[in-house]
Amino acid sequence: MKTIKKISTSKANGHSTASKQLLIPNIECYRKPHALAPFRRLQFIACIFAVIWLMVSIFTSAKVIDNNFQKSISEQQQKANREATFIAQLIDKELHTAEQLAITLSHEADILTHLQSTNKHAQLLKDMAPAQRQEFLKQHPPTAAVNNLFGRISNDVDLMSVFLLDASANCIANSYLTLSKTYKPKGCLGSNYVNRHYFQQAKNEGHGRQFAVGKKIPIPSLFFAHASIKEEIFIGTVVVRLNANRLMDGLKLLSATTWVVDNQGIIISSTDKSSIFKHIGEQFISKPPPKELQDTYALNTITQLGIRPSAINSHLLNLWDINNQTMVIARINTQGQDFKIWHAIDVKQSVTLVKQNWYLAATIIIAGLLLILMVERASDYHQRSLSHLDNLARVNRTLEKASSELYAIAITDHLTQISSRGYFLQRLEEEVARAHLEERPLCLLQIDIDHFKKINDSLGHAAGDAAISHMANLCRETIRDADLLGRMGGEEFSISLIDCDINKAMHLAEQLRHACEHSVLNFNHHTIRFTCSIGVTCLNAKQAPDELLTAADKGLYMAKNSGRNCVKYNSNVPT
Ligand SMILES: Nc1nc2c(ncn2[C@@H]2O[C@H](COP(=O)(O)OP(=O)(O)OP(=O)(O)O)[C@@H](O)[C@H]2O)c(=O)[nH]1
Repeated sequence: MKTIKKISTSKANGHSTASKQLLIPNIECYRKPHALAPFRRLQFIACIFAVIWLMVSIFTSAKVIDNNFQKSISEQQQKANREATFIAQLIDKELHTAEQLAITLSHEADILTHLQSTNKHAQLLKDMAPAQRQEFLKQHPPTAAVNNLFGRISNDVDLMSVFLLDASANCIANSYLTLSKTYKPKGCLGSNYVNRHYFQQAKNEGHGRQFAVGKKIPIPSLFFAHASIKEEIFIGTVVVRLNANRLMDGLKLLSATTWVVDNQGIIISSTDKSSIFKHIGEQFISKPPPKELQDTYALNTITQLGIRPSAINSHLLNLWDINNQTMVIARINTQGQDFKIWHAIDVKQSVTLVKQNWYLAATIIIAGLLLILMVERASDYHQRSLSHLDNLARVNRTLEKASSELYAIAITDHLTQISSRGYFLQRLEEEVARAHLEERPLCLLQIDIDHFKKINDSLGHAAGDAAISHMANLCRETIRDADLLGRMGGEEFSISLIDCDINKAMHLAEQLRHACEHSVLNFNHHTIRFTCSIGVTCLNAKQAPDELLTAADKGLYMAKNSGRNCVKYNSNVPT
């Protein structure tokens, strides 16, 4: 008696053993990345680029903007120096003209005569009151001639006045009396100017020069005195007076302010009339003492012009804030060194340009940062896409594997590892079609274990299962590789024999029945023996698979009815 061991490998079912454990695709890769994903390499590189870009662009911008600003300021400073020099030359020319006039007049014969004749009455004039003196001088014959001369000169040269002082500093002639100008003050005739600085200077040094506000006519003025000398004796002085305000006539330059400042730091003339008599600033020169203020400028107090070093000053730049304007200042001395020209140019345009340049730089810097961000995002997206595609391909492979495993499970009978009923029927359909097409023979065996219920009832369901598996193995060992074996349900099996005629089929069925009858199954110390009944049929022309199955079933029915443990052929002739 042949003992068959229980084997688990399948044969003739046309597929591999299905794994009990399916591969589950890793779905982690589909999940969105965590919001606080760790700093990745690309972001790190982008950050480094951003920091480098920030540092380089800010440093370069600062350097370029500062260089441009310094260049622009230094150009403005040079311009201010040029203009200040030009203004100083013009003013020097004016002063020189006035000075020259005083020198020329001091040698004039009429003037010398008038001085000599008046000096003879020095004691008389000294004892007179100013009004008496004025009356006396008006009557004095040479006075009229000199007055006329002074009047003509004042008109022609556009001076404020010319007057003559005798050796005792009495005014003995002046241009006011004959002036044809609308402005006609009484003049100084008869007044004494002995304590005037310009007079004392002319008496001692031959010529004198002073800025003062006229006592009788309170206009800021420049006085130029020159001594008249006769036989080496000082006999008097000619004084030419210039209106300081007129110095700036026609000198107003665009975006610039000019101040003429005396040695005391007081502005005596300016293109900005409101700044006249202001002090230029104690950071440059100390204020004159109160007495000097009163004597020279007829003032008790004095205000500062208010020049402050600018907040945007640097060691290279010399910028000043004046009346809320940022300016460069040029300072040039006049030839006599007693006046200084301060010329300030507004550099608002350069300052505004710095701001505009910084706006431009900020725009470029931000655009650069955005570009870095865009490149980083684009690269990140590209990398993520690649990794996503990679993951998809991996998951796809896993799914394919899982799917083929599922398919294997679906087509395999779990207990016997042979084809399931569904798969058998599907394959049978294909084989029937092929057999019809190629006109080849095909037979079908329907096998059923006899009295199977008894095994279940006597030894239990597990023994029944073992018997079913045993029967499957017997079938598997009996058929060829090309044949098809399937479990049709319970203890019933089907075998499709390809390219097989009735004789061979009957022979094979008998072989199988015989093997079953003589085989022994050992189960839990029990010896199980059983037989089987087999129905055989062969495919007729144009017969459908279900008709073939019915015919085989009928053969099996015939075998059961014939007492079991036998093979019955159903000729399968259509009824
Ligand atoms: N152990 C087990 N029993 C099964 C399985 N499928 C069906 N059965 C049982 O198989 C028995 C089939 O009995 P029956 O159809 O009466 O046939 P039989 O007892 O073999 O009698 P005959 O076919 O007439 O010789 C039933 O009791 C079912 O419960 C299975 O997979 N395992």
